[in-house]
Amino acid sequence: MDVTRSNKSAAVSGGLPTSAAAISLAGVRKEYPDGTVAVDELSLDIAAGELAVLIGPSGCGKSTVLRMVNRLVEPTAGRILLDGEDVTRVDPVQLRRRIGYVIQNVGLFPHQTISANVGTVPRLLGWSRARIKGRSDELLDLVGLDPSRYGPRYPHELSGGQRQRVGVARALAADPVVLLMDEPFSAVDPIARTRLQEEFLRLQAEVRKTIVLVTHDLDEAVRLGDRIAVLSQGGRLEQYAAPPTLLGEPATPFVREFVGADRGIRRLAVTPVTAELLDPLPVVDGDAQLPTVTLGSSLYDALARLLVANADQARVVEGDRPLGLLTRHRILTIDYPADPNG
Ligand SMILES: Nc1ncnc2c1ncn2[C@@H]1O[C@H](COP(=O)(O)OP(=O)(O)OP(=O)(O)O)[C@@H](O)[C@H]1O
Repeated sequence: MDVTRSNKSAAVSGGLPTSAAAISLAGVRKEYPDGTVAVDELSLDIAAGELAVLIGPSGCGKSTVLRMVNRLVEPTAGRILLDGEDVTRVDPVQLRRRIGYVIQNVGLFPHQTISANVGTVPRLLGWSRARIKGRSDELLDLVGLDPSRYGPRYPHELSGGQRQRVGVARALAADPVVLLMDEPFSAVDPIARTRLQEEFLRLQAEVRKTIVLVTHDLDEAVRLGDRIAVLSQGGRLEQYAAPPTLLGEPATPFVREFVGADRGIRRLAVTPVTAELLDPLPVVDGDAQLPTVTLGSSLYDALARLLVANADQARVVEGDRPLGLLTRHRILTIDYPADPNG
């Protein structure tokens, strides 16, 4: 767990030209024809370039929310706006070309090469062959797959994690303004999943899309989300907040139970080492044995360092410059904002 909010917000956009749209859901409700209310009175604002996570128990309407954004499902009431434009007024086919959609197990076309899979939407948009090839190579590179090696292969010749990356590359191909991701990493084993999540954060720092990601996995939500929406049965929004707030100040008993007893550990993972937490260095900084921690890394990583080194304090540095000492005691007694639910 080495990714803190401060790393993420410091990410700079660069490389590919990119575009992103704000999403606004206002009073959205979905009642299926059999009377099931999947989503009720849901209002959420997601800023352009922000990654919002939807999380909650099975059947609480997460996938329905995603599918209403790209009009695979029509809302019964309420409005969904992309950069202020009501999605129900946009032709669904046009709309879906502006919205990337990544699902579990990806759904790559088995009889098409990886390059052809990535080029699906650009082909539909009538791009020239050369432009499609260039874009496909660029995106495969971006998701960490060598285009000359993997481009000519077929999906069954790739690992599950590699296929998942192709799914992300394909969703980004026509530079969509929004990326919808429904449990994109859940089909891969935990180690590959952690690596994919890290790569995905790097990718997002580069492309800065507006992303709505559905997951069951709270650690994934905390690690990836700028903000997390916790939904309960019937698609009711319990809380929508940045991870440290969600973990530190659960707004309802439901959220409190959902984030669980180990939220203290999770909070360490989203709290950076800052200068205020440090004790001064001794005048003679002779103890080169102490473990070193970089300013801005997570308290979780700092504690892990201390435990591995069996040390009570670490030297905190910024670049080469030593700044102070961080003690184990300070990490364990960190003063979070008051929790209204005790
Ligand atoms: N086409 C449909 N007709 C009737 N009910 C449906 C339909 N699609 C989904 N539902 C119901 O709507 C509710 C929300 O389903 P949805 O798939 O959005 O939940 P979810 O939170 O994504 O679930 P999971 O985490 O299990 O994927 C569930 O009760 C589901 O059974």
